[in-house]
Amino acid sequence: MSETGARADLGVLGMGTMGANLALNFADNGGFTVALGNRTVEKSYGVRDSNPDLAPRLVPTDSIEHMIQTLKSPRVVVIMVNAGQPVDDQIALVLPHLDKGDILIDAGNADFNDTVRREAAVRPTGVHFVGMGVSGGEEGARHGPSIMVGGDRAVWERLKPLLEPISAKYEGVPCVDWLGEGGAGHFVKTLHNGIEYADMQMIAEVYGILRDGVGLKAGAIGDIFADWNTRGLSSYLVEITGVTLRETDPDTGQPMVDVIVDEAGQKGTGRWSVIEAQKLGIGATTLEAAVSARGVSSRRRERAEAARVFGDIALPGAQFHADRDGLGELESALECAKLIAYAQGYATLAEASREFGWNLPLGTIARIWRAGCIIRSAFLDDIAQAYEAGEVVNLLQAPSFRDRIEAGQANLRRVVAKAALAGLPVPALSAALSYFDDYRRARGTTNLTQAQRDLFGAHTFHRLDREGTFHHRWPQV
Ligand SMILES: NC(=O)C1=CN([C@@H]2O[C@H](COP(=O)(O)OP(=O)(O)OC[C@H]3O[C@@H](n4cnc5c(N)ncnc54)[C@H](OP(=O)(O)O)[C@@H]3O)[C@@H](O)[C@H]2O)C=CC1
Ligand SMILES: O=C(CO)[C@H](O)[C@H](O)COP(=O)(O)O
Repeated sequence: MSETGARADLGVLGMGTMGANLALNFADNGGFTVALGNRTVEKSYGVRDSNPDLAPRLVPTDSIEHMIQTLKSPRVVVIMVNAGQPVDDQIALVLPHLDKGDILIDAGNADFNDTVRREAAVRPTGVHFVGMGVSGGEEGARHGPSIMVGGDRAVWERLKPLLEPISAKYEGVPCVDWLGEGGAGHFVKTLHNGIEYADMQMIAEVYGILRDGVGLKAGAIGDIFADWNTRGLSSYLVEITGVTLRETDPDTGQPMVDVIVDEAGQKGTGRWSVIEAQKLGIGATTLEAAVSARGVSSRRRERAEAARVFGDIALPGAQFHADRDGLGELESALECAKLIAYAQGYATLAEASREFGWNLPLGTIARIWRAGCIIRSAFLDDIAQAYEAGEVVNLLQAPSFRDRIEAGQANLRRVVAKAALAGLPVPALSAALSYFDDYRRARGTTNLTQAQRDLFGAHTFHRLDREGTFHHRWPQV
């Protein structure tokens, strides 16, 4: 119970970065009384004690039983702990104390297959299990995240009054919505992160070109990104690129990025995106390139050895020139590649929607990503409009996108070619270009693949000139 003796409106289980800030957001922007729970119990008291203004609406609890007793019925419990086993453990601890009609939400990142399994396991109890994606990092969780809700639609109607006040707002419209049954919310959040990976990787590749190809210092590159953030590339990720590159390490006086080890962490969402895209037969090649690049980055010692073995073997004299025009070329190339990455992410969402019968509202997804989340950008408004204007086969073919791709593709081509000649790695930018070239080719080359498969495995093929399935008696090899 709160200091005033009132029962709590909901409980948040997990007082890490996201859970603590989400709880404060519920208390602050929602005006809700929130029960706080955590494996390490002291953290719940710490959250209350370090927020005296909100303390009357924050109720630290010492155990699951204590949290349950504190909550109004029907109860709402939000789990916000690390993905995987910790979520299963929390569900196992809380579920026996909940009653029919209570709502149990997993608000962390989750593999949607786990969400589907958990929902099926919880359903017989009459408790409603909801998989819900939350994006926006620490700041977003505290002041307004983008929220992607799955589970039963009727449960969403009950959750709306809790979630709308705490969500980000874009021109006054809450960035939260119900996206589909079952694991739809977590699937969409996963793809949000997959796109985030691709976007970040492309930015890092352009940073690499400017650092290693052009020879600019971090601060100067930060200024370039800050400038780009005023135009078509305007987005949170480009903005923070400028901020991080201009930051100085107080200990050494060097640019902060220059003292950070070049090994990227990853918690799973990028990998899950790529696995699901592959299962659905969608070529999310820029997302794949981004996940792989993080993997390669983590093999730092091996890379150092390879650098010693191979040295600088770029073509002699090949340099990446980027004068004023060259910078414009890079800006345009990054914008074009980013459009392709988003198109791949959306193609994965569209296919999942068909496969799982979700009827995902693709325009709404773009709308709730316009504020609060990590990939928020002006450009998402264009995606929302493209979906609202009519049926979209693939974003690359939507009229507004087609024009932008046509305008940028030559620059992307030049940047990828120059980077390749200069020995600068651009896995995501080149993946974007190759995908585009593959996608726009009416007559591809897998006719040869089919012939080979038929030769060695009698896998059969279709013919251009007649209907049916055929096997050819190829010469013995
Ligand atoms: N950080 C971010 O920017 C974002 C994170 N997320 C997702 O939100 C979730 C939480 O992330 P975040 O707050 O950053 O993580 P933190 O590492 O800051 O906090 C982890 C929380 O999980 C609890 N926990 C970990 N393992 C267990 C366990 N085995 N049993 C019980 N509790 C456990 C911790 O408890 P204790 O204090 O006792 O260790 C702590 O409360 C994750 O799914 C993450 O992917 C989603 C969007 C953005
Ligand atoms: O969900 C998020 C942002 O949207 C989290 O910040 C997540 O941790 C990012 O993924 P990773 O840690 O794998 O880079």
